[in-house]
Amino acid sequence: MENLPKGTLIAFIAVHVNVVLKLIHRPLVFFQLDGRLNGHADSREKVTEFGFDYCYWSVDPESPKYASQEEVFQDLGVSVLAGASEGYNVCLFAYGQTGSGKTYTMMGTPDSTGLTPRICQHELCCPLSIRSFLEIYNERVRDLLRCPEQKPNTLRVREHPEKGPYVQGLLQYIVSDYKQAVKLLEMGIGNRMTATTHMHDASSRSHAIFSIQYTQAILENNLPSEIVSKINLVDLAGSERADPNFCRDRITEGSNINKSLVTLGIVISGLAQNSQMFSSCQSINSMASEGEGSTVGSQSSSLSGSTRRQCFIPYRDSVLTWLLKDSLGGNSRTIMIATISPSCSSYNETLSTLRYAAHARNIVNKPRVNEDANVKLIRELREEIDRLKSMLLSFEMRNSSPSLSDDRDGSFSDIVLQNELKVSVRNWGT
Ligand SMILES: Nc1ncnc2c1ncn2[C@@H]1O[C@H](COP(=O)(O)OP(=O)(O)OP(=O)(O)O)[C@@H](O)[C@H]1O
Repeated sequence: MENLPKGTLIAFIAVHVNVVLKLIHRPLVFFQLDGRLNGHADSREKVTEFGFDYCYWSVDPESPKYASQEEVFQDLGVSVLAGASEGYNVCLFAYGQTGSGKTYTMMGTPDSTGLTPRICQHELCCPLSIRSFLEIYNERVRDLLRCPEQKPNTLRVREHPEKGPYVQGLLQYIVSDYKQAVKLLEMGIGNRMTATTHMHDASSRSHAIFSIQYTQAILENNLPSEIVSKINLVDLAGSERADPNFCRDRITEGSNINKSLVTLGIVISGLAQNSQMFSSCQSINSMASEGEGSTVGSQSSSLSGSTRRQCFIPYRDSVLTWLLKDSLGGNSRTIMIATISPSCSSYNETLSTLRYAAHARNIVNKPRVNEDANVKLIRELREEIDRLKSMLLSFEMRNSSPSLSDDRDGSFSDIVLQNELKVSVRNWGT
């Protein structure tokens, strides 16, 4: 890799964590492992390959391979908006070393806007969209849309049994146009904690989460319904080794940032391990089910035993992972953008970011459309009625003699009638 001066940076790599958004193409990043890493005295070179969903190079605007903010938006931002319009929760987060371009990618500069303002500009035609903007600084949650003097300035994280973790008392603004959205974004960015580190003059010392919640009114099976989806846009703080020359504040910040990023790493590794275990069990199970009956039984039972030994995911060990619980391994389509520097001096950090991202790529999330519970039940009951009706019909056709099928037909008809009754009761209730 070229030896570029610090600060001239930046290449960034997008990694789709979620299998649902899986590969369109698979660009590779080649990384040279030299003697420093392996501890070899000689300079024999090894090359390690990392495969990601997208790979962008934005070091030199004159270069033919230069990736602009618009290109990144077209690939990633558009899929975020598409997911939200279908009713999924979507999370996009930037991870990487201090000064490697996380804030540039997520927020951008006045001349070159990043993903978050572009997403706000192109957002869904939806009458009701709600914004909130928070930061996690020293393991405490602060509302970035509240005046810094306004109390309380530290908020509590709580967990709802169905909706999951949330921040109590976080301000939520209803926004109707792009101007209002950008005003909120600018206010939040202005309130965010930054400080000078040896890598970067205005380093973000906190993790920032900008959320957009959409509520779409739809008509399903002639019933009015609502789909709620949430977009979380996360700009993580950069990792920074504790430098004894820093003042105590910087050291405390650094250790809290590292604590949450280490927990994020543990969570990602655990989820990746569980996802791999699950997919290998599934493939062995499907192979087994194609084989002989007796072998199937024994293999399946031993495999279901191994799925039970999934590792515990310590989401609550840091505020960051607790709040991102759904985005990591839960009900969300998640995209991770790993930002790296092409500078030789960032060699170790770059390798560790690439490894981190490669782990994250193995996670399998379980996104689902957030539809209205009543409408969902009615849809399921109607599907059940249709299924039972077709079974009834096929029984009638197969059994010409009514005496043979009377009993079973009777029970099917009863279930069909019961379900139709439930649907009408639900219809009256909505
Ligand atoms: N692709 C790029 N093109 C031009 N300038 C860039 C690019 N990426 C980053 N920069 C500039 O490099 C500097 C550092 O980038 P940025 O603030 O995004 O880093 P960061 O990873 O968010 O750092 P930290 O974790 O310390 O907050 C900024 O001045 C930013 O505008």
